[in-house]
Amino acid sequence: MALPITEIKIKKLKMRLKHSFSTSFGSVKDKEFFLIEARDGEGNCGYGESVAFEVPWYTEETVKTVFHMMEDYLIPILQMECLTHPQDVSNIFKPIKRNHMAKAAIEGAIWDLYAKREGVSLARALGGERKKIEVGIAIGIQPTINELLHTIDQAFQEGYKRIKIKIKPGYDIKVLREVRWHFPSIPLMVDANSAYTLDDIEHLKQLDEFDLMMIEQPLSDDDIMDHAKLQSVIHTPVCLDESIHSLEDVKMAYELGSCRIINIKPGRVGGLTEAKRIHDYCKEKDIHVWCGGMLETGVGRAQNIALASLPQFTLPGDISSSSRYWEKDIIYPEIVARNGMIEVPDQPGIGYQLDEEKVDHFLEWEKVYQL
Ligand SMILES: O=C(O)CCC(=O)C1=CC=C[C@@H](O)C1C(=O)O
Ligand SMILES: [Mg+2]
Repeated sequence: MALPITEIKIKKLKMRLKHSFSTSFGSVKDKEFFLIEARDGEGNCGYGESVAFEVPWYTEETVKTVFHMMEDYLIPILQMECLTHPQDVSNIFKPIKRNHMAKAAIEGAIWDLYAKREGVSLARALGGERKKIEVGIAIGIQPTINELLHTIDQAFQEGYKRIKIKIKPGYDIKVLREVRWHFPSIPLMVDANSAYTLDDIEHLKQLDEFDLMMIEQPLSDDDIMDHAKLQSVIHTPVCLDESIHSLEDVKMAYELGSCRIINIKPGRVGGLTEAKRIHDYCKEKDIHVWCGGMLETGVGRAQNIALASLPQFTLPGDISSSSRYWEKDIIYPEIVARNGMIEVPDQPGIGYQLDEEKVDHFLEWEKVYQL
């Protein structure tokens, strides 16, 4: 059966985070992104969200490159091709190299449209099984240890299932010692966003004393080899984030023993179809996976919730409540984590409605493309 898309609309939004989010490579205060609408001419509309930041410090993509790719290459491909299933999207976009966040933004809207047309939840369309997912919280680098301890305490009181803190050289062992002294048994992990090199091996071995669930992306974003060397000498499981752009990267990491855990972000791997392929491979190889976050609004988060309902997402994802980052989210109902769990909606598609008033409030401009 055909999947007729008659129109793609790109809406450029800018929203201020409640608090700026700091990592080893910089801070984000305002989130600029594209909300993508895919329509079928029968009254159905699917929504997607782009996750690239303004500056290319997480991957090479930026807000501007995402728009350039969507307008100049990806939408023209959609105008020429007929789809039968959202899984076709990654194939027809293949001639365009990388630019995964641009592809994922459009593909996400098409997956949502497809699920709505089928009258099933996005989770179900993807093969999800869970009714509720476990979620954790990511805490950026804080100005003082006391602020970090306070934020952890608050997150723990709110019931989040695990705490992730960002580390970098000079903000690691001492900080972890304090955290473990105050919270000896919380499920804890760290994310280095590539802040270390193999020269730090002896230093990183000290992480083993803190009983961490994992260390995320300790070494270079374009490395898979050195992570294998590191994983062979530390007990703490290594999790790869920035190094993984495709199923092929995961296969290499598995063969080399570069990590024991994979963080799957649809935006980083080119969309939900590739995310699902990675999930399926990890299930077969018994590699634990979890769903990362990119400071998304409710649309991106709703897609992440659907993805995280797949069976191999055995670890809590970075999918906190809407209120964690936003005064007011652009969806309703807002996403709420209760006791560290989020319910997976069973309404068609992403299962949340767009709050058009909020969207208009944050809208900078919009552009429509007929297909
Ligand atoms: O969206 C969330 O809650 C997770 C935030 C988070 O940890 C990250 C967001 C954006 C870029 C990175 O710093 C990052 C990560 O590396 O996982
Ligand atoms: Mg990360």
